Amino acid sequence: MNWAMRQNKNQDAIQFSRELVEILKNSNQVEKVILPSMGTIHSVAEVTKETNIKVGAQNIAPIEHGEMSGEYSIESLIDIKGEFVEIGHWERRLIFGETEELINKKLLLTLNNNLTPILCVGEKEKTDDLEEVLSEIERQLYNNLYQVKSEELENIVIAYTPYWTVGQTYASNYPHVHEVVKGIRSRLNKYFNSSDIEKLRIIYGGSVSPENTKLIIDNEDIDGVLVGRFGSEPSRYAEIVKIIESNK
Ligand SMILES: O=C[C@H](O)COP(=O)(O)O
Repeated sequence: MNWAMRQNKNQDAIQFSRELVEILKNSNQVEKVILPSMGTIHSVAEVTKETNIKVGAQNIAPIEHGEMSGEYSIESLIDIKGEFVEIGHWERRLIFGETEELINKKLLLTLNNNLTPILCVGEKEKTDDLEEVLSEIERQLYNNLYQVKSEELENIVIAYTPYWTVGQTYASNYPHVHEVVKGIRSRLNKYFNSSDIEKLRIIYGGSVSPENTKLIIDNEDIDGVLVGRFGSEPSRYAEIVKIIESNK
């Protein structure tokens, strides 16, 4: 669950996390990760430590430490026992101008520190041309996964997050999601071993809600969802987790 920068006060973040821990205390079949707003990440990690909810950062600097004013270091994330790093979200690519090369550096740094990158990729414009969509995603993956070893794929999560579905009322239609996710695995065959590609986790993000989760995840190639605004209540997020649990 990505909070983006919607919930920024520590007390709110603590209350949200406590409620979530309580609601989901018996949920052990689905991996759950909160990506809090960066200013509250420490507080959330305190609440979720030794629970079944994991914490990650929405971004990290491309180097561990040094001259990088205003950035968040992976060292700080490791210090609070964070396990995931979201990399290449559209907001990072478009607002902050992150290049494919920079995204690749962050991804390699994350893997080298034994944390799990959640790499966001996807097409910008809505189109029915599957070939165009997959070519764009292949271009992103080719650059973002540069120098990644085949056996490292099992430590990576790819979030298929088409830009035109982020912050909207509706998610992408589910047949499109399923075709793209299948296509991603197939395109990666050019670069990686098929047995390693099977271990790669691919999730979908973009206006995911309790109402559309079942249709989105009802496919063998998709491993989960990246929840944004529509999981902004603990009970709604828990609903999504339960739908996934009963579907897998
Ligand atoms: O990281 C999540 C994506 O930004 C999707 O957000 P959204 O579900 O609010 O559209």
